[in-house]
Amino acid sequence: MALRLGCIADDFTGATDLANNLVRAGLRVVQLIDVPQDGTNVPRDADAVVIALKSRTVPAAEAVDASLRALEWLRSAGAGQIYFKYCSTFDSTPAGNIGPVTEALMDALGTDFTVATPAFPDNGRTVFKGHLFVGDVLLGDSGMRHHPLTPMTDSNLVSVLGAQMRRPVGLVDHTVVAAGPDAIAARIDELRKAGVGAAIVDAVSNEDLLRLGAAVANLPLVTAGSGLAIGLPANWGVAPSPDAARLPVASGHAAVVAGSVSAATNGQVRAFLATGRPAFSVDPLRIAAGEDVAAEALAFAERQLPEGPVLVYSTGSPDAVRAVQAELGAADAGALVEGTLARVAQGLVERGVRRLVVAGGETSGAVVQALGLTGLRIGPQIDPGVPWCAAPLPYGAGTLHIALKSGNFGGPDFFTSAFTLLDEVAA
Ligand SMILES: Nc1ncnc2c1ncn2[C@@H]1O[C@H](COP(=O)(O)OP(=O)(O)OP(=O)(O)O)[C@@H](O)[C@H]1O
Ligand SMILES: O=C(O)[C@@H](O)C(=O)CO
Repeated sequence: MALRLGCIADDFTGATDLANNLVRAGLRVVQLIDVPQDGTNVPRDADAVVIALKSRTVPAAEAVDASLRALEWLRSAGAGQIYFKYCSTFDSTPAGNIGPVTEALMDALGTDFTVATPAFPDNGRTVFKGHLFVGDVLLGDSGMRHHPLTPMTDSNLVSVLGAQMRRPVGLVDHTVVAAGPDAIAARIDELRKAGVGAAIVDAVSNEDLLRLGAAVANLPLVTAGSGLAIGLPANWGVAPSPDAARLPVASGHAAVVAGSVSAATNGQVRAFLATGRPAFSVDPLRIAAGEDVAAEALAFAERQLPEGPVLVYSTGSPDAVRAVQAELGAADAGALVEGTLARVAQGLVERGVRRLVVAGGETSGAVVQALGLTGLRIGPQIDPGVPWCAAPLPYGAGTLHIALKSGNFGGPDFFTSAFTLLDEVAA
């Protein structure tokens, strides 16, 4: 089969989230870290390639440039349709990067229309009348209003995306989506004729996403969270398959590195601490004061690793994070913590960790780059949106099993249940 789908994800956890949904829907997926060097060949049997970028919070011009390079590579690999994946909580600022990247991809593809929906009902993200809900509350009332890099305070996605795009933004609302693919296609035609460039699409259930998937079969570009992925494979006659998620058996020490400060990660850290397992807290102010916090964390972990999973975390409450940001600035605090946690992850792998959970999209980007991983094989799902993956380590250091957990994904006991699942699938 030719390469059906070429995907550009704006962060690393989002990329594995998308790849996970595509794999579960039956596609054979290759996930690449960053735009590959010239000469990298896509395996002949891949149906989809997901390129993971770290472009969500960089300046818009850099995000556009990286996305266009990814697009060029995917098109030269023969991709039929392009999928731009962003966060299910639409993480962005008025300066971007969802709007500018969408428009740059539209221009490069020569298309005048695309859809936008972050809906991911399996994880409680639904869009109704253009408004995004996170669980039972509107986006602007959710924990996302405290996000350290992309605080989201407006739940109306038509206005959020409208502020980021030159082209007008419209809406395909739930009454149209409920009426099925033909009605959605007719509404798209209507919006297109009215000069609308992108439409937010309501979706409150997986059935809505399946209907939308059928309606966008002929669009050169779709933009979405990972949810829409479940609606596309049927366009190529592909059905869900349980076979796609096998990984080699895992071995080696287990660890968790958490740099997410999201509400779910805060709960997962608390649950891990409550088990009495070993955990090391990384204090950004001590890093800023020049203390070698990474070395301390590694010395602590080295002693504890033989006993089971060790957690190294910078996770803190919104108040604690605000205090750090007031002192260091949000971007500098983020970069300092990401750099330290990336060094910690490297050191953990050098000390025999081969099963690693990383929490946080930016954090995952920093860790995966520091470890020199170039591609991930997608394995079994731990919780919606988070699969175990396997990656060859550079210099023949064996296979690393790694799970990249989006900040707000996963159940409260994720930091222990992830390892239990790996044991179960090996048994
Ligand atoms: N204690 C802290 N104080 C200030 N900033 C922090 C602290 N801990 C982590 N950070 C920074 O906050 C940012 C968290 O972003 P990250 O993407 O890793 O997590 P997230 O936003 O919860 O996850 P996702 O993007 O998957 O939803 C990172 O840049 C991280 O370095
Ligand atoms: O869509 C999501 O919520 C996640 O895949 C993600 O991108 C968080 O970083």
